[in-house]
Amino acid sequence: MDVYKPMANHTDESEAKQQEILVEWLHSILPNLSLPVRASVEELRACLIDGTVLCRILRRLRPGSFNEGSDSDYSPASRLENIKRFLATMDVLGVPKFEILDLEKGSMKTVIDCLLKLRAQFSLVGDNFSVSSTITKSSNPNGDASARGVLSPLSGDERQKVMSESRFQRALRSPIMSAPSASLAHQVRHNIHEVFENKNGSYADLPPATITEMMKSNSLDNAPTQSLLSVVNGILDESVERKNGEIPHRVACLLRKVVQEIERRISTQADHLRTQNNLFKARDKKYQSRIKVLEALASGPGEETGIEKFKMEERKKLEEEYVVKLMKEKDKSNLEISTLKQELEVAKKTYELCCLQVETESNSSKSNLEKRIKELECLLAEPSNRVKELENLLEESRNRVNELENLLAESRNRLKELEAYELHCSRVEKESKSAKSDLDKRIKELENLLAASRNKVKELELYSESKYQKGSKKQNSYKSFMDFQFCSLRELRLSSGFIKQEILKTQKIYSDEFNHLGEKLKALADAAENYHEVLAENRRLFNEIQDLKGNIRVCCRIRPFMPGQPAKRSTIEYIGENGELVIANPSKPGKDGNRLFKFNKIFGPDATQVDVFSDIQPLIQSVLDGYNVCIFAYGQTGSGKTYTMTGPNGASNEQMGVNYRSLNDLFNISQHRNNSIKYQVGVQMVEIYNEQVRDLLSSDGSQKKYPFCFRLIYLVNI
Ligand SMILES: Nc1ncnc2c1ncn2[C@@H]1O[C@H](COP(=O)(O)OP(=O)(O)OP(=O)(O)O)[C@@H](O)[C@H]1O
Repeated sequence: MDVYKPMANHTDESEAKQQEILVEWLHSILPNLSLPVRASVEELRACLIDGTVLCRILRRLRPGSFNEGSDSDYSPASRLENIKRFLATMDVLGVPKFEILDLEKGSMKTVIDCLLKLRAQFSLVGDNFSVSSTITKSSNPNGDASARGVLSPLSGDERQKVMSESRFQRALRSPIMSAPSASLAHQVRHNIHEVFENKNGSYADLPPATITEMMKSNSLDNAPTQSLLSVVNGILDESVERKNGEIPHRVACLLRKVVQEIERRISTQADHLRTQNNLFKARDKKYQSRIKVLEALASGPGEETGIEKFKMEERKKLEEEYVVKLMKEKDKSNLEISTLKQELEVAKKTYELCCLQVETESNSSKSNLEKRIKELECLLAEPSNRVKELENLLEESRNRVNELENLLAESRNRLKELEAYELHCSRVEKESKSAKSDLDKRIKELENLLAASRNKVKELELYSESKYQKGSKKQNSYKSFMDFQFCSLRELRLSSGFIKQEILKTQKIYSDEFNHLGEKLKALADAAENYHEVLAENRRLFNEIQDLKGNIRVCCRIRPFMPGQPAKRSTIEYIGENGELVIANPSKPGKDGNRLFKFNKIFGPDATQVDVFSDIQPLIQSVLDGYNVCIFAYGQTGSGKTYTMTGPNGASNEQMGVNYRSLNDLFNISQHRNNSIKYQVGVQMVEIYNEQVRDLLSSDGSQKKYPFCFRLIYLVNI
């Protein structure tokens, strides 16, 4: 859907109004134009861009022009051609034109202005257009025939007017635009237009039928005088342009008829002017008689007022002015008549001159033609021998031509060979030059190498001399060294003989000593055989000693007072060396108050962990000899059982208890005996509670009874 928009970037309403006027005008002159009534700028651009609408405008304004091409031809070349043609016409008309780029993508203002100017030069009257009074003069002075002096009988304003009109009509190529009546004008325009629009061809090329028809018809009667003059000018222009000046007979007849028509018109116009002049004279007489009457009335005895007098005077003045005006018009018309007569005379003279020229030229051309015809007849009358000779000559010349062609081909081949040879020579020269330059370079390189090798030879000679000197020196030193070596070799031979003797001696000594050692080893082997027996005897004796000490031993360890406990409250009265311990009971007086206890060993409050374990340690060796040993502590709470067996929390090596020390001894002795006996160490943890021994490591929780050990040591803690 098209929406009407004012011109882009133009808020001025007058520009939009101009656009509207232009579109309206385009619709009025081109009824089938496919452009919205309120078209936008882009729509207007799209309508005009192909140039066909512009050509249609010109065709409408000046029918018959732009016959070439068609509206359906939208190729870019024809578009450009159409626009260029339109712009050229604008140039001729003196209408300010626009740039092609403005129409394609620029501002449409210049395009609209141009078309509105064109519109201003034309006003639409029915089916025809008339030139407005504001027509500008053509900017193409070359297109004016009168400017070249062919038709220049007029002078002054009249001539200027005629010239401008003639230019404009030439530009439009439609000199009958100002034809008065509709149908007649159409007919006249059609006939004359065909003649006048034939600029692309020539007047001389008009078909005779058309010219005779025009001469017979009354088309010339209805054509404007100016158009007829333009025809004459065009024909004369063309004859001048053609230079040879040949005017066909039919065109000359047409020209004559045109001139006759002009003469007729001029005579009728002169008659008309005469009648007008008579009319003016009659009117003048009439007015003068009236004036006389009025004057008589004015000089009469009647009582008239001053106002009437004034009116009469005014009327008189007006009538006088009118008379002066009429007189001027009369003079003007007389002038016109005289100028027209002059024009006619000039036209007659030019026509006579043309006719004379045509006659002379036709006579000369006729004589030329006759001469040529005679020559041709003479030529035709020559015998056929000459033809044969000519044929023979032709054959010979052909043969010669063939020979020459062959020679030419051979020479070309030779030339090619020579060119190839030249090329080869140039190549060889180039190669020889390059080879020569290479050889020069190589010679220079070899010379350099030779100089370098000579230097090297000198250096080598010097080096060999120094080497020779060094070698002689070394030879001398080697000789002295060899002498020294021979001397030392002799000494070595002597010493080796001595050493051999010494070796023989020592061999004898060694053999003697080996024999002695063998005897000793035999004695040691015998002793080793008895070692195990001795060892077993030692173990037996050791265990017997332990047995003698007692299989069950009860030791007592007395805990020292804890920090903060008063030492006066101790019940220990006496500690004997043989395990005797006297405890005092303060609640019982007398002898009953002291009680004696006997143990295998008593460890006092000052006894250390080492002291306690020193008495137990031999039993550990018995374990490794195959005896069962049991060590446990017994005593009341807080008496020091855990301290004795394990040691205090975070105990140092000094504070470690019996368990740790026993295990240390077990592993140490087993490792010591590792060469002879392999030991396996196992651990059990049991609890004796309510006279029942329970396995604390048992997973099934069952209570097992274990055999009691042979040896039992009670560590009684008190
Ligand atoms: N010979 C000692 N020298 C120094 N302190 C000791 C000695 N004997 C025991 N003690 C200290 O006496 C306290 C009680 O000792 P321990 O716990 O060994 O007694 P216990 O007999 O094991 O007691 P319970 O039957 O209640 O387990 C501990 O603080 C311990 O360090």
